[in-house]
Amino acid sequence: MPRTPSPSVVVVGPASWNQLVVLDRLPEPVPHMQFALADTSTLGGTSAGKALHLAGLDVDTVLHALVADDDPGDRVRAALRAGAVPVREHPSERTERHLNLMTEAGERVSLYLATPSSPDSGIVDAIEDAVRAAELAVIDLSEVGAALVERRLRLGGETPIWTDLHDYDGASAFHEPFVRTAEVVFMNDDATDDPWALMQSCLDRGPRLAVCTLGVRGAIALTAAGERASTPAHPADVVDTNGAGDAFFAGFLAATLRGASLDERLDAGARQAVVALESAHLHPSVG
Ligand SMILES: Nc1ncnc2c1ncn2[C@@H]1O[C@H](COP(=O)(O)OP(=O)(O)OP(=O)(O)O)[C@@H](O)[C@H]1O
Ligand SMILES: O=C(O)C[C@@H](O)[C@H](O)C(=O)CO
Repeated sequence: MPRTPSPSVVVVGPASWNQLVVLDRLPEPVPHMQFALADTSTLGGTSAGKALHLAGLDVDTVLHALVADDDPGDRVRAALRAGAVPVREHPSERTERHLNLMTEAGERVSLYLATPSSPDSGIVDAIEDAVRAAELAVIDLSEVGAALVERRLRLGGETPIWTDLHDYDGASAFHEPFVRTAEVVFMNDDATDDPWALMQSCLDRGPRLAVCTLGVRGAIALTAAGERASTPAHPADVVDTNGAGDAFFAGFLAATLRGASLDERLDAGARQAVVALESAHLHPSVG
């Protein structure tokens, strides 16, 4: 039976090559040595994670990312190909690389070893055109994402924008244009004791829906009309927590495109998070 085409989604932001080192505890900031429990190299980057899960859910998705013509770039390309993610690459002098110090409980220190070169205006123009042509755009925190949301604030535009503020503290200047541009904002509760207040402070600046993931405690959502909803986490045999937030985002977005209710969308997010949690990679298709 022919599949109904899903709306076209553009995802803009980081795709990186990451080295993950698993430790029994995060290192104290004093000179010492520690033995690693495990280490591995794999595809990283929050936009790569979202695009992999959206593609896995049959959402018509194109990832726009800055990837260099270097060895990490080749690895990123190969991993995205394995995940069947359509990619529009934009040139960079370096491919993004992170060193992730992890514990088995999912704590993470992320050291940025390389970041992409600054996108020139031609790159921003090309991605802006793609955003305008899409039915929905996910713009992740990144230099190119910041250029896009600043243009959007100045020039306007119709395509609904979703963004992921990660461990937003409610005040960072870098996040501000993302909050003000987005229709839907995601975040986690790493930097707040009051996620409802954090979500409300975002909604006060424009979005119509805020979602906050709470790790093993599940996730909550608040609409601009004041509706509250929540979901527990689904049971998971956790292998690696990287990318759980991206998977949740993709599950929630795919359910939104199907016209699901808010409770169903939260449940779909929690269900999709398990796919990332039970994989050593952002998505099982990569490994
Ligand atoms: N240990 C766990 N067991 C079951 N589900 C979990 C666990 N950790 C996370 N989840 C699920 O994944 C979702 C997202 O997790 P979390 O809030 O940690 O995202 P995040 O901090 O954005 O993650 P990341 O940055 O690693 O992608 C949660 O809402 C929950 O549904
Ligand atoms: O912040 C990091 O270094 C980890 C990310 O690259 C990770 O792969 C990710 O963002 C997935 O959500």
